[in-house]
Amino acid sequence: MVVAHQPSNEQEKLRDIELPIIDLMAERSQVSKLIVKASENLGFFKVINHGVPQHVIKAMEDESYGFFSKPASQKQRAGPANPYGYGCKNIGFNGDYGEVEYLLLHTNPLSNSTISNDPTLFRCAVNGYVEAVRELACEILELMAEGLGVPDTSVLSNFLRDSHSDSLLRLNHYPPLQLLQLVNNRIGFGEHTDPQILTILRSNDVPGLQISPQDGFWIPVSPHPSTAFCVNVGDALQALTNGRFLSVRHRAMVNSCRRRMSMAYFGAPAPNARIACPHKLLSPHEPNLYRPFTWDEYKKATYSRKLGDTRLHFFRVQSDHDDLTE
Ligand SMILES: C=C1C[C@]23C[C@@]1(O)CC[C@H]2[C@@]12CC[C@H](O)[C@@](C)(C(=O)O1)[C@H]2[C@@H]3C(=O)O
Ligand SMILES: O=C(O)CCC(=O)C(=O)O
Ligand SMILES: [Fe+2]
Repeated sequence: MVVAHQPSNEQEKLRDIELPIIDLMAERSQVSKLIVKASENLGFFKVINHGVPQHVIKAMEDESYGFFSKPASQKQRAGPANPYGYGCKNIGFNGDYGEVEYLLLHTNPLSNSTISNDPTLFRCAVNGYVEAVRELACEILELMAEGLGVPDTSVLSNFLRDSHSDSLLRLNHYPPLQLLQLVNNRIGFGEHTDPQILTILRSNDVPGLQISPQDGFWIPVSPHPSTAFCVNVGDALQALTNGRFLSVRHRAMVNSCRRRMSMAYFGAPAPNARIACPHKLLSPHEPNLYRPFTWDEYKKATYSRKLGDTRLHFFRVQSDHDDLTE
C-alpha cells in the first residue's frame, strides 16, 4: 500500500518548500503578481527567461574560476577586502568567519583590485555581466512597483540606475572540505540578510544555499534549473515597501566534495539616496514602520555590526506596542 507522505511537524513542512520559478516571458500582469506574492511570502524566488545572455554568464564564470584557481599568494595580491578586494575566511571587520574565499567588487566604477592574466578580459567580463544583471534587477523592480500599484513604476529601479549607485558584485568560492572538517564546520557564509535593495544570485550546480523564513528553520535552495537566477529582497527593499516584502535570512553551507561558486550582484542606492516608503503604500492603518534614512546611514550601521545581526530593527519607528513588548 502506498501511503501519501504527511509532514509530521512544521520543520518537515518547511523542508518541502520549493522557491517559485517565475517565467519573465509570461504575461506581464501575471508575472508582476507572482513576483509580489513571492516577495511577500519568502522574499526569495527564481527567474527564468530573464534575458541575460548565456555567453555573458559564461564569460563571468570563466573569469571567476580562473581567479580562484590561482595560487593563494597571487590571490592575496588582490586583498585584503577592505572593503573591496580578495578575502579568505574573514568576512567583514567584526570577527565573522566562514569556509569561503571571495572577491568583492564595487561596480561603479569597477574597483581595480583584481588580478588576472588578462585584466582587459576580466574587466570586459565583469562590465558585461554587471550591465546585464543590473538591467534584470531593474526590470524586476519595475514589475514589483507595477504589482504594488505604485504610480511611478520606476521609483525602485531608479535607485540602481543612478550613476552613483553603490551596487556590488561578489564572487564566492567554497572549496571542497575533507570529511573531518565538514563535521566541525559546514558554514561557508554565515546567516545574514542582504542590506541592499535586491540581490541577483547565480551559482554553479553545487547546492549550499539555505533560507530561513522562520527562526530555527532552514530550507535548502536547489541550484536548479541551471538557467535560473535566484532573486532576493534586501533590507532596503523591506523598508521601501514598509515591511510588505521580506528580507529573509540565508546562509551558504559547504556540503559537498565539489567546489561551489556563486556570483551575487547587490543592487544598491547611491550613498545620499533617501530610503522612504512611497505614500501609496501607507495608510492610517499601515503607518510607517521605519523612519526615513539614507543608504549611507544604513550602510554604516550595517558594516559596524556582525554578519548575523538584525540591522533594520534599529530603524523602526517606536510604537506603543514596542514599548510594551521590548
Ligand atoms: C560582517 C559583515 C560583512 C558584510 C558587512 C557586515 O558588517 C554585515 C553585512 C555583510 C554583508 C552581507 C551581504 C553582502 O555579502 C555584503 C557585501 C554586504 O553588503 O553586507 C556583506 C558585507 C561584507 O562582506 O563586507
Ligand atoms: O553563496 C551563496 O549562495 C550565498 C552568498 C550570499 O548570501 C552573499 O554573498 O551575500
Ligand atoms: Fe547574502
